[in-house]
Amino acid sequence: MSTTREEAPSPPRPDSNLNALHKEVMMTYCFESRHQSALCGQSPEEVVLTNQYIPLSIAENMEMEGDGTRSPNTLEDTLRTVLLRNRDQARVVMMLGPAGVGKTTTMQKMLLDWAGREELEEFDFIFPFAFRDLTLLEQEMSLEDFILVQHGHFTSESLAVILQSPQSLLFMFDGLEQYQYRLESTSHSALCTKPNQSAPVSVLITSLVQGELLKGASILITARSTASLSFLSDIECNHVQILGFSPPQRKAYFDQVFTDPKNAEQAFQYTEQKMGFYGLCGNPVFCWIMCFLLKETLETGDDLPETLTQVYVQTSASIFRAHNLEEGRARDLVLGLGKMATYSLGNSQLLSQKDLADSGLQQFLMSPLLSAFLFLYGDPASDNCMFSFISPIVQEFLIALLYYLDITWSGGESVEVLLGKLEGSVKFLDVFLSGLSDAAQRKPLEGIVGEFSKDRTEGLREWLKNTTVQSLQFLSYKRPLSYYRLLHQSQNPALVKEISDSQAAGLGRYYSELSAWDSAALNYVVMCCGGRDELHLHSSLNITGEMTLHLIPAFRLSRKLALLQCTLSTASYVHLASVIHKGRTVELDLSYNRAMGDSGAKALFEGLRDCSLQILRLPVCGLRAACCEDLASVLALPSTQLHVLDLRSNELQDEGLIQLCRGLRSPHCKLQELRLQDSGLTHLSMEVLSQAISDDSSTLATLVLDGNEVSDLGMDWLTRALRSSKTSLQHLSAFDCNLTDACCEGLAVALLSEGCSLTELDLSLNDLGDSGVLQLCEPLKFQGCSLEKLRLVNCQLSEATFRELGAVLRSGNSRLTALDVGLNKVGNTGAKYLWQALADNHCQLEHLDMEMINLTDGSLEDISAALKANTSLKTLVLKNNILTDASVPSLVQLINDSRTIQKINLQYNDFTEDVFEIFETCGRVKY
Ligand SMILES: Nc1ncnc2c1ncn2[C@@H]1O[C@H](COP(=O)(O)OP(=O)(O)OP(=O)(O)O)[C@@H](O)[C@H]1O
Repeated sequence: MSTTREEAPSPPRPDSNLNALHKEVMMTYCFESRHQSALCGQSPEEVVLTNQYIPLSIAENMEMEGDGTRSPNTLEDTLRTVLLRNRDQARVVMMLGPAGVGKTTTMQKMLLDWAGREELEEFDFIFPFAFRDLTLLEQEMSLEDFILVQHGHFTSESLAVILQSPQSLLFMFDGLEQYQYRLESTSHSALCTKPNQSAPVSVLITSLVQGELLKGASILITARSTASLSFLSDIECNHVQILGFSPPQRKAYFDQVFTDPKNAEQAFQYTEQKMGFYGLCGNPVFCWIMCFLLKETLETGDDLPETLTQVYVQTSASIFRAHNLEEGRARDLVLGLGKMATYSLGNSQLLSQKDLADSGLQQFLMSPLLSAFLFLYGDPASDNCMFSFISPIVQEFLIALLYYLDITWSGGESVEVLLGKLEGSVKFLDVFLSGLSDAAQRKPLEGIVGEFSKDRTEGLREWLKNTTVQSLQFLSYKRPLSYYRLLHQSQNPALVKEISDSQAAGLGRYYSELSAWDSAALNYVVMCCGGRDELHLHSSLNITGEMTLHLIPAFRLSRKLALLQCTLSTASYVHLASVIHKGRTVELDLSYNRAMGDSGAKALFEGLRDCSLQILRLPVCGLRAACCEDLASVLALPSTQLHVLDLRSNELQDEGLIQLCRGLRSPHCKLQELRLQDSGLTHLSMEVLSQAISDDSSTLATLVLDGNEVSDLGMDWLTRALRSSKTSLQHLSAFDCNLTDACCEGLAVALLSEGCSLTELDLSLNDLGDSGVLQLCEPLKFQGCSLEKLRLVNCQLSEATFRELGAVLRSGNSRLTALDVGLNKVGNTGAKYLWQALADNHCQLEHLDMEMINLTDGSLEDISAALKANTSLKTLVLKNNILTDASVPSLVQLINDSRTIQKINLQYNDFTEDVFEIFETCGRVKY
């Protein structure tokens, strides 16, 4: 027996001359031969051959390499990596990206680099195909014949040898959407396995992709979208999404197109600022159009385009001018192109001679003007010549022109019907329709193709006005923005004014994700109305620097700016600071901008150094101690106007508050209200705080410390401040601050001291108990005690305290007008004391809250006596008790009879639906 394994015979090597010949032929291969036009740029072949190719960017969702490093993210590197990875397996790569983003150009570059022996040397043969050409191959054929039809420089014999080494082959297929047959994920039995086996071309391609035919060959396909990729569902396939030019790449492009670097810079900056928000600047063709247009306008000194419509109007007007077509013929051409564009939307991207004739364009077949708008494939004189629009956006522009030039077209349907019909297949049609409704914008074209229908331009304006007003009326928050884009496009300030006059309220509020385009449009609308007093943007999660930049003029005109629950970039805070700096904004509310953090805050505080801001709300903004020093120095500035500062729910901790107190202690500080709920504070910072509020110069009237570990130790410091005649504190809230009865004696003394001007005190959710609150009741019975509102919700109180509180209210000395004692389970017997007090004419209570104190129907008699006699109570809260239907008729009668009660809350008692009718007879009951 032989010990050596029998080796499989290696496939014969193709003749190296053949390889060289193929490369030579490929040096002249071109995916698309076309004329250069202002609307489509240089051909891919020309770009590559003249070394004008600029690397493109891709989406960064490429998988990680085995060692955890990220794949390179330029398109060319990525393609090389995925094509050469794991050479034992079939590699199918989809290159995806919108029209004009550079797919064909990239293929062309790869092919020429390979043929010039620079790249992809691992492949002996690359076979390029354009799907468009394959559409003509209707008959069945073998793979060998399929290649020979397109690449006639091989013989059958030489090709047979080449196909024996699939791993050294790369097939390129460009433009899937131009293939008229669908590629299906066919069952394996229906696929081809041998290069000489005949099948429809679509089956040959699917067999290659599925690895049934020429297993091991590599395949690269380009497509505009993933819409028709179901044939790839069973196989492993790399998707590479092209984004186009990044900002530095487009800068390089502008530098390349303009000979004068100054003009290049000016044109680049102008394009970024005026057109950046349309989302088109990454597209090489759009960059080309802008370069073409700006070159012309910079030379002639004409007006630069402000809108997308102007870009396409001016570019096409320039094309028409260059060809000097008389008006009637120019109009016929545009009408024909518009009709064919509409037909192509609903049918095929690839159009035939018949489609051209049906649209009345036959007369223009030989005109170079036709190829400014259409790609022509093949000999125009032959029946096989095919056409496609140079881009979907040009197609939509032509449809918009048709709408205004032919009112009989498509049954004379309204703009609403037209847009509804084409929804989903157009992106910019409404934009162009709006832009073209403006006489100034359409003027350059009107001079060439004749007048636009007045009925239609006026109809568009009327439609735009009505739909915008409606969207504002019905508070559909997202839609107004889409109409603002159209208003911006129509550049008609009078129209915006009309809308704002009828819908003033809605114009200042926006609840949705904003885009850069929305920001520019919003700014336009606000500026047309001369600004808004209040501007509210809610829930926009990605406000970039660019977006804030667009909004600066509108922001600067607003006295109140509220950007709630948004996420702003650091650059946005810098821009916001510039808005506030020396501006007229008096209130800025950035609540729930969780990502702000100290860095965002520091950038913002720069703007506070010289401004009119009086109210600053920064709750839940991810702030920490690090930003407090800057804030303190702002508070200490002689120019500061700030009197309300809301820093709730930021982890400032004692360290942060101690820093802040440096500002509070400044004689310049004018703060009247400081909100510090849930800030991670303890008693350790209370001494410094207490000193700050006892200062001569302190203006602080409201201090909210809810949810901090103030504890009795901390409260002792605060009561010292309250005793000081210098403090101006009127409202202290210490809800849930871990207080016990131990702090009550000090508080009681403070409440009686001469300097104390406290009118509101909230000690809810602290374990004060009867022993604590009974001590507090003492000062309340004296006339000198200024307290008017007291909240003692959930303080573990019992009947004894209620009895004492009743005595306080009846004493005739108490100034209490509001008392909250809910969630202390005293039942009817405890509540009785307060009902009795209410019946007493010394009691001045206007608000009483006894939520969840276990009140039952048994207290009805007491309630009745109290409400009949009382003449001061305005609001009564009895929700979450155990009252039943039995009490309802009497309660409702009492409220109906009362002259003072404005609202009684009876929610969440034990009522059935049977009594809802009775409740409804009284508008003052909440149930
Ligand atoms: N990398 C590049 N560098 C310079 N110019 C480019 C580049 N890519 C594309 N262009 C320009 O943009 C034009 C359109 O590119 P291309 O035809 O490759 O786009 P595409 O993605 O194949 O579009 P479609 O889906 O319409 O076929 C080219 O003709 C060329 O002028």
